[in-house]
Amino acid sequence: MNRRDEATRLDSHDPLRAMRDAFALPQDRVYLDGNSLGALPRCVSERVRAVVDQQWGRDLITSWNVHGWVNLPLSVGEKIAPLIGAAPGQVVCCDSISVNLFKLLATALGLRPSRRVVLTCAGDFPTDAYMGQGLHSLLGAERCEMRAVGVGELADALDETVAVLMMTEVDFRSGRRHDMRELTAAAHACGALVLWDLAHSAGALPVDLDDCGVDMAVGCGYKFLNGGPGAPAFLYLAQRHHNQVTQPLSGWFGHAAPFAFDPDYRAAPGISAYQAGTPGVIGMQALDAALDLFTGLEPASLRRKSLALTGFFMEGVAADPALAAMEVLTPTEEARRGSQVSLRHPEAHAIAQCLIAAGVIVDFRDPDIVRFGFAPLYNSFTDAAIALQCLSTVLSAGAYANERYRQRAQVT
Ligand SMILES: Cc1ncc(COP(=O)(O)O)c(C=O)c1O
Ligand SMILES: Nc1ccccc1C(=O)C[C@H](N)C(=O)O
Repeated sequence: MNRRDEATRLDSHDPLRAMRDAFALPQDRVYLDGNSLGALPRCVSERVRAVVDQQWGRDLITSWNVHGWVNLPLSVGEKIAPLIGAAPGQVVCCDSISVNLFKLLATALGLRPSRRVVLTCAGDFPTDAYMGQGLHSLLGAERCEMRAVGVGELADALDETVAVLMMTEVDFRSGRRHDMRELTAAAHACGALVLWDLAHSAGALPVDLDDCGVDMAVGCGYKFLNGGPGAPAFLYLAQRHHNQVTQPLSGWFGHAAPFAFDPDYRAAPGISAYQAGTPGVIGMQALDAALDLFTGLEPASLRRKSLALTGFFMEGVAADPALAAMEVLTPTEEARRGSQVSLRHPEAHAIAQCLIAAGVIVDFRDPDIVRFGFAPLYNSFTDAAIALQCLSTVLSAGAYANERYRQRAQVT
């Protein structure tokens, strides 16, 4: 059976097949970039229209109460919680990953006052380390020291100076997945806390924060949760760490009584204290609607589909002699990979541009990686087969060598 036929067969047996119709995907493209920006769910367009026209337009400021706007950070947080294995009361939806990291890193240093090191994994998405560097400038080297080491050196680097280990579960470049349970236990064994970045996990694979004993986590709403460009992020803090230190972005939405307009800050109890200012209601409503698509779905079923898609794609790459020059960076071992496949080639940028021009939307990561993101809710095996075919044509024809594929856009 050829790969396209095999894909058709797999699609017909896919238990999540109907979910694709919930998205407004363009007919003439294959979209494999849901690991950067999730596709548009139809229910989000409807919700945003209703929020703008009816809630904002007609009910105006009464909507904060009447339509529950004021509670959105907590109610949307509770909708995200089951997707990341968090019991109620520990997740709030607000701000961006970057801002939330600042709050949590400061909390971690506050919870471990005799330690100052934030240990990170070299090569992780840079904003995580950048936020730590900002905290270091603010607090000084005696209270905050950033230390980045390679994956293989993490175990040795965990010592009694480490306040918190900050790790991304799925690496944005390679798609490699770390062992959350094992690394969390290793950090705890040396008395450190652990903070996981779930940007490439939430909505694509099951996460068991409570069960793994994780202390803190962050993630974004715009990738596999499909909340739209710049959707609000989320933040998890385990119950046992609540009400112990005041997070530094102590805005009025995290105040115990925001509408008392007290001159002094008094933190709200629990996770609510991790809010800062007024939530972006339209974006929050878009994410809230997008999350409804996960209702009733087993996270394990998403994982099965995601692994089947990435596995199918990787087998196709390995079987095609025209793709021999592309190095597969993503681990073949299922437990070790997330929901993307990354291929390395010296001409990766031009290859990605060529694929995009042909209607297969992928992205490029500097200097030499093409990423193929597979979103289990809407990508099909046929998408994977078309991408393989297109990639094969691009490589065998050398079409990417054309000058017009060399121009770099501002956002890649
Ligand atoms: C692992 C990871 N962390 C953080 C971010 C970005 O965070 P923010 O929401 O602050 O833009 C991304 C992607 O943009 C990411 O892949
Ligand atoms: N937030 C963005 C804004 C613009 C363009 C890309 C992003 C991404 O999210 C990139 C993604 N984090 C990545 O894994 O590369």
